[in-house]
Amino acid sequence: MRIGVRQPRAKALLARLFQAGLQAVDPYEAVRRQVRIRRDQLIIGSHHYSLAPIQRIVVVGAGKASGRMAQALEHQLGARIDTGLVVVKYGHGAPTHTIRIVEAGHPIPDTAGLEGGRMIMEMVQTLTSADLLIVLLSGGASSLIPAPVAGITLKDKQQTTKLLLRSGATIQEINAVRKHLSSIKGGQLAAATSARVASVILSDVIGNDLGTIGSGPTAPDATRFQDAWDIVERYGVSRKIPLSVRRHLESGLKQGVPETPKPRAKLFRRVENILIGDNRAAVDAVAETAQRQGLHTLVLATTLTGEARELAKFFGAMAREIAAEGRPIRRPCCVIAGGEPTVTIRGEGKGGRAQEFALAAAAEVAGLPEVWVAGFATDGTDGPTSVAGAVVDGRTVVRAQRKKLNLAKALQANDAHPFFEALHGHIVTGPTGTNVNDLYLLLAL
Ligand SMILES: Nc1ncnc2c1ncn2[C@@H]1O[C@H](COP(=O)(O)OP(=O)(O)OP(=O)(O)O)[C@@H](O)[C@H]1O
Ligand SMILES: O=C(O)[C@H](O)CO
Repeated sequence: MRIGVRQPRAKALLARLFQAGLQAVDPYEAVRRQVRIRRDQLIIGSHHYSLAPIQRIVVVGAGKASGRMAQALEHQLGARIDTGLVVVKYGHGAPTHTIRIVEAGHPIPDTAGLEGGRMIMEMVQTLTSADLLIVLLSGGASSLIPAPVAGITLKDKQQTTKLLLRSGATIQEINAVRKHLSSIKGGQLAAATSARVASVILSDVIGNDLGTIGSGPTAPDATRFQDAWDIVERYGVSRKIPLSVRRHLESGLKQGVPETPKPRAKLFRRVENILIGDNRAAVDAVAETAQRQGLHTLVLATTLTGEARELAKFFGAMAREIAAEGRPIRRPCCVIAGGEPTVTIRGEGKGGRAQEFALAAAAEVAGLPEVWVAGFATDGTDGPTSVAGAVVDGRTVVRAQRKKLNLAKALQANDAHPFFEALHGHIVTGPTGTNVNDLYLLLAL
C-alpha cells in the first residue's frame, strides 16, 4: 500500500489502519473466519446446521468477491461440497476445484451472466428439503446473474440497466425496479428451491438492507410493483424503457403477474441470510487497531451519506476543535467514519468521492500542525480512477501553492486526481478484492 504522506509515524499509522480495515472484510478471510465444520455441525456465523441429515451441499452465488468466497468455502468444507457455480465479474475469478466459476459482464449484464443465472436456477430447482444450498453473495450480483422474466430480453434488460444507472436513482431504488423484472432477484432464488438456504453475504450497501444487496435473491422483498413504477416515473425513464419492460410493470400494477415473495412468506423460515462483512466490520477493525496503537479513538458513523465536500467541512471543524480545545477527543487521536457520500459532478475533471473529500478537507485543515485527513475506497478504486483515495495535512495548501496548483479550481472542476498526483498525496492499493464502501479518517498526533 502506498500512502502519500511524508511524516513517517503518520504514514506508518495510516497504512496499518487501512490494512486492518481491509483485512477484516477480505472475502477469503471473512469466509474462513465465519464458516467451519466442528464435529457434526456446520457453523456459519451464529447458525448451526447438523451435518448428518444433510444429503447434498450445493453452492451458488454471484458478485465481484464471490470467487474468493467460493475458494475459502472449499477450503473450509472440502469434500462436503457436492457441486456449485458462482458468477463473478470478468477478471475476478479464483482457483477452485468443485465450485465452477463463470465470468460475466458488469455493470451491464451480458449473455455469459444470463447463462450463469440460468444454470444456477436449474441447479437449485433439483434440490430437495434434505439438501443445503449455500449462496455466496457480494456486490455486483444484480448485474452478474440477470434472469429476466418471460417476454423481456437480455437486450431490454441491458437498456433498462443503463437508463437506471444514469438516472440518479439510489441502489435501493434501482434494485426495487430490477427485482420486479427478474425471476431470480427479490427472494425468488430462495423460492425456486426446496432446500434449506444459507446465504453468506458481504455487503456493499450502506445500512446492509438484505433486500438491496445484489437485489436480495434470498431475502424477502419489501418493495412492490407500485414502488418500481413510481421509481421509473420519478426518474423520468418510464417512457424510455423498452416496451416489454413497461408492459410488465403495468401488468404487475394490475396484479397481472405475481409479486416477489414478501417478508411474511413462509418460505423464509428455511432461509438464513448471514452477513459476514460490511462497512461496520472494517470501521471496527480500524478502531481497534488505532486503540492498540495508543490513539484515543472515536467512531462517528458507519452509514455516512451526503455531499463529500460538505463532509470535509465537518471533518475540518472537528480537526480545529480537537486542536484548540481537545474535544470531542484528545490527541493523539483517530476519528473514523464509514459510508458512501456522493459527489454532484459539475466539472469535467477526474476524481472520486474519497479524493474529492480529501481535496475539500485540505482547505479546512490548512495551518493545523500534526493533523491528517484521509478518504479511502475499500475496493481500491475511488470513482473511475486507479487509486484508493488521498490524504491531506495542514501544509497541503502551502505545498499546492508552491507548485502553482489551484485548489479551489480543482474542486470546482471535480478534478482531485491530478491535484493529488502532482502532490504525491494519493493512497494506492491496487484492486483489493473487497468492497464495503469507503472509510474516512482524521488523525491528530
Ligand atoms: N471527477 C470526479 N470527481 C469526484 N467523484 C467522481 C468523479 N467522477 C465520478 N465520481 C464519482 O465516482 C463514483 C462512481 O465510481 P464507481 O464507478 O467506482 O462507482 P461506485 O459507486 O464507487 O461503485 P462500487 O459501488 O462498485 O464501488 C460516483 O459516486 C461518482 O459521483
Ligand atoms: O449488485 C448490486 O445490486 C449492488 O452491488 C448492491 O449490492
